[in-house]
Amino acid sequence: MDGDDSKIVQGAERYKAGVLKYKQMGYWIPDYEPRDTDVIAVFRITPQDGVDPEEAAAAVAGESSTATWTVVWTDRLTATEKYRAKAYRVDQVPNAPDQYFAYIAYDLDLFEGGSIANLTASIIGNVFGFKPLKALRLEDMRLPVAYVKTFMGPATGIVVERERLDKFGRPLLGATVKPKLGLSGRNYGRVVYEALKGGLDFTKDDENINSQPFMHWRERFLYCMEAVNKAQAATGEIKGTYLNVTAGTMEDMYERAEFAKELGSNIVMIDLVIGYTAIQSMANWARKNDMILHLHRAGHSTYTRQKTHGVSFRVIAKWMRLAGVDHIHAGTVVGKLEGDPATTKGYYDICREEFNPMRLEHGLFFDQDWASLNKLMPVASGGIHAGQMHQLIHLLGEDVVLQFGGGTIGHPQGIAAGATANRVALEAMILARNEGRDYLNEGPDILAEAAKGCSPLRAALDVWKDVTFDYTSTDTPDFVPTATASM
Ligand SMILES: O=C(COP(=O)(O)O)[C@H](O)[C@H](O)COP(=O)(O)O
Ligand SMILES: [Mg+2]
Repeated sequence: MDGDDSKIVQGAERYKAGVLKYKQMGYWIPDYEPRDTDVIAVFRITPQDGVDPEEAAAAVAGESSTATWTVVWTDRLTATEKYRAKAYRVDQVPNAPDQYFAYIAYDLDLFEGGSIANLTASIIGNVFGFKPLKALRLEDMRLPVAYVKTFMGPATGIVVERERLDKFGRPLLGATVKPKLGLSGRNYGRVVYEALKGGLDFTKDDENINSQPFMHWRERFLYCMEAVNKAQAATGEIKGTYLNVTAGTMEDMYERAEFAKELGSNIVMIDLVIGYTAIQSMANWARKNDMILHLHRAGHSTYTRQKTHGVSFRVIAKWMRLAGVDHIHAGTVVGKLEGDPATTKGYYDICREEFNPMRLEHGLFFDQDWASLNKLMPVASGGIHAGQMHQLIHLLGEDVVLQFGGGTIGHPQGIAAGATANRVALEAMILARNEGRDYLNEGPDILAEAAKGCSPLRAALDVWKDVTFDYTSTDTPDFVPTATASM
């Protein structure tokens, strides 16, 4: 590499055969002011020892937009200055001397409208394997309104979902059928019926239930919908069960979704592992067929959990709001899976606000205008039980599905009793909240009081009273975390 690396090399010098630094190629523009229409990404970069952080940021800008490792003369045939991504700011990460936040702006014309696949092929493409970096993490993105408007967003959204289900003023309640694998269709349907009749609004297939030898998908759909219909008749309430249509091909997924519709289901489910294009196709299908679309984030922790490398879940949540799912698993804080309170609050805000103001303490690096895209219902699931109801409502708010799998099906008096315990706990807590009580601090008393008239709740509180999952979070914000933030 040659010459003064702080200057962009222009003209004939630039196109001499050889290698220039990325800064010299023009990928570091410290005085650049991002335009309203630019896509902006903030990456956490850990440069290799001896690599200048600004050069590392420029390299990320280069590799995630137009560059290759050497200058190519064909650049002269393009509007290079427009198409080059521009690294414009590098900040040291607080308390992590080897890490930097690099801000990079991308011209809108670099991306095909309405395609998460195209966006991600640049932003999380080759660049993650780039040798001058020890590690790289996509922390957040600012998606300009002009780009947001190229996506349809959630087909149903929180408001219409509540109207269709006729449920207002409280979180929705669900349960994942357990055991995850092995039940026959008939026994599976029994679990669904018991849970819905006992008081839940939804049941759901687990992420890995598709069409296995012990239960083919049509069996599952038939028995589940029989259970939904019977539970609706028994309770007079609208019920649903997320029929997981995840399959090996789009054709199979469409076939399964069509059958779910034919049977009268109001919701279908997909797993994140089907990929962004498949998710967008299913979102289009859901929109055309008046179907709520539930997304299980299976697989995300392989790349979202570690702070130094991968993609933050807040970015996945943003992409999924664009892609158009109606539900997304977003964490529980108190349950069995990773979920720092402040970071989780950031995810919930991405799902539910019309405009996210920058909130560094919740991991939100930018203002984000959602340009009237529908709101996405967050789903809290994974190791939660009735005894945590006050904390769940305090932490997660009202527009959320609370899903108790083990916390319904593992109830000592049976599945329906497990469901009743959750419903009574929820209604007691919402009543206390609406009466203006300090339900967070009085929570255990409110639950104990409600349990006096409800033996299933009493049994749930007794059996699970000592169950907590207190571990140190891996993915935490870098700026003044507010540990007990409420939503
Ligand atoms: O099966 C469960 C929960 O079962 P249970 O209620 O018995 O613990 C879900 O797959 C997890 O919620 C996924 O995690 P996340 O929601 O964090 O993506
Ligand atoms: Mg599961």
